[in-house]
Amino acid sequence: MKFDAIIIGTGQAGTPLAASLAKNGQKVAIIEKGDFGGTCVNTGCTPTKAYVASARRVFVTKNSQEHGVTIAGEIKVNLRAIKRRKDKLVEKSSEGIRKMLKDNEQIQVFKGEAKFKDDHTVTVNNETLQAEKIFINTGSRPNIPSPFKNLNYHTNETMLELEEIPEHLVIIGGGYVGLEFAQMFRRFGSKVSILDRGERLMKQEDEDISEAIFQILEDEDIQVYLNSENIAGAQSKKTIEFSFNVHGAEKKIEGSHLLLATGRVPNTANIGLENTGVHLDKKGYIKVNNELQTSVPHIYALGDCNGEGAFTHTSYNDFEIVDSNLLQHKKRSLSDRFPCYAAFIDPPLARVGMNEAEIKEKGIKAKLASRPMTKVARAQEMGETSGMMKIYIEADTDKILGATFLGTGADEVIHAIIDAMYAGTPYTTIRDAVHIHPTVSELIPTMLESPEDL
Ligand SMILES: Cc1cc2nc3c(=O)[nH]c(=O)nc-3n(C[C@H](O)[C@H](O)[C@H](O)COP(=O)(O)OP(=O)(O)OC[C@H]3O[C@@H](n4cnc5c(N)ncnc54)[C@H](O)[C@@H]3O)c2cc1C
Ligand SMILES: NC(=O)c1ccc[n+]([C@@H]2O[C@H](COP(=O)([O-])OP(=O)(O)OC[C@H]3O[C@@H](n4cnc5c(N)ncnc54)[C@H](O)[C@@H]3O)[C@@H](O)[C@H]2O)c1
Repeated sequence: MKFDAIIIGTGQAGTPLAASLAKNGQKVAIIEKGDFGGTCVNTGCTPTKAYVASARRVFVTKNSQEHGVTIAGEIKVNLRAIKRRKDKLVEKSSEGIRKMLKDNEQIQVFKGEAKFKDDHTVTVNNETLQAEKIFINTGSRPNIPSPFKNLNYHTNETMLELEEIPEHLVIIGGGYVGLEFAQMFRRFGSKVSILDRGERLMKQEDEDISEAIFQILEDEDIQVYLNSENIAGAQSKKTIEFSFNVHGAEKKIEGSHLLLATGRVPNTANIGLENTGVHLDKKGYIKVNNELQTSVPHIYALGDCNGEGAFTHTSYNDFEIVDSNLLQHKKRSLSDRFPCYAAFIDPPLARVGMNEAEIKEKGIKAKLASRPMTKVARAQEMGETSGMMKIYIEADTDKILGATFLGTGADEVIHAIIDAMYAGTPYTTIRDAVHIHPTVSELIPTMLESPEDL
């Protein structure tokens, strides 16, 4: 069967690309082996943020006395009901994508596992498909380190299927997945322990940010074991006994459930790339240029599988780059993108551009404008003063190099900085802007009044 384009995967790039190619009159084949919508919709952003919202309700309900609100009686958490709410949201999104693809006459949907036969040919089930252009959007999956392979472990996927709250959830990995699940399940009522081999949580952040996150978790009685080495688990019927070393001291803890949150690996190993000229890097990510072309120019790789981003917005931006270059004759490039993300702990962490270590490594002369959340009126009024805001400025140009916000509203407030960076405007533009009182954002102009040498 011949098509103008074959898309493998209905993730955050493949789906909008199929719609756009079809709108431009192309005949498209899209192949999906799992649930429509991929990770974000089914086992990533949508379900976890639904759980984060439920967990926040529990937290607020249990911690409102200082605000003058007392709730009488027992506060019950019903994980089945929380899951039901999440399942509805997931189903609506996934079904919406399935229907949109199926209803489009230009698009033919194949349900099955795609494999490359050569640079122009892909097989799925017993069909052979050919196209001028092929787009890989196969995503990534949880990394399962070998010491844990024989234990009854959970990943983000199976954690979201639980119907009973774990008694003691042990999480290996203190990154995005580990921290979001740790806080939500602690709030649901589990005892939670995090074991990470690193020296600090979220180690891609500034040290003071990692320390503040540690404190936020400790304040909610989440036990964090950093520098955990030689972690081993002994499985019994109902529990797992973990032994590990921290700075030479032997530790033992017993957990009822284990969540592996130890990073992700790209889905590139079993898709027949050995039959093509597509090159992978050492970690198995597909190598791409600034327009997302692989080493075979008519084969593109978008989303988590190219290692250029690991977020829904980066995958969607990959779609935008390919779409604008192929269909709209606008030149967009991967190199135009500023890295940005949030971790949806409470309060959230949000980041754009460079941090202190990256600035120092590049030898850039910089200034830092910062403010603890304890000095933000709105945070005081809300009674949520954990965290800080930091903005880095290039001393010679006044351009904003990056920012990290940890605090109430950070996931929204950061967009003032993201937009200023895309506008390429000096920091003085936001310094001289009038922001609304009382908001967290109003402190951005204030803190930019007095940046200090880094
Ligand atoms: C727990 C968790 C929470 C997250 N939360 C956030 C968040 O809050 N914000 C954020 O920005 N990002 C978040 N992410 C990351 C985000 O989910 C991913 O970066 C995003 O889904 C990008 O996915 P993608 O487009 O690369 O592919 P995916 O969405 O993973 O889709 C790939 C699709 O390809 C299919 N596929 C794979 N191989 C084949 C094959 N051979 N044949 C046919 N089909 C195939 C798969 O079944 C899948 O449907 C989270 C991730 C996790 C795990
Ligand atoms: N809010 C968001 O945007 C969001 C939320 C969840 C996931 N994600 C995406 O999913 C990806 C994966 O997240 P993640 O948290 O799994 O990975 P991560 O890379 O953020 O963190 C993994 C952690 O596990 C630790 N680790 C790895 N192997 C270990 C071992 N054998 N023993 C002990 N510790 C070990 C590492 O030191 C690290 O701290 C992220 O890169 C992110 O792109 C995003």
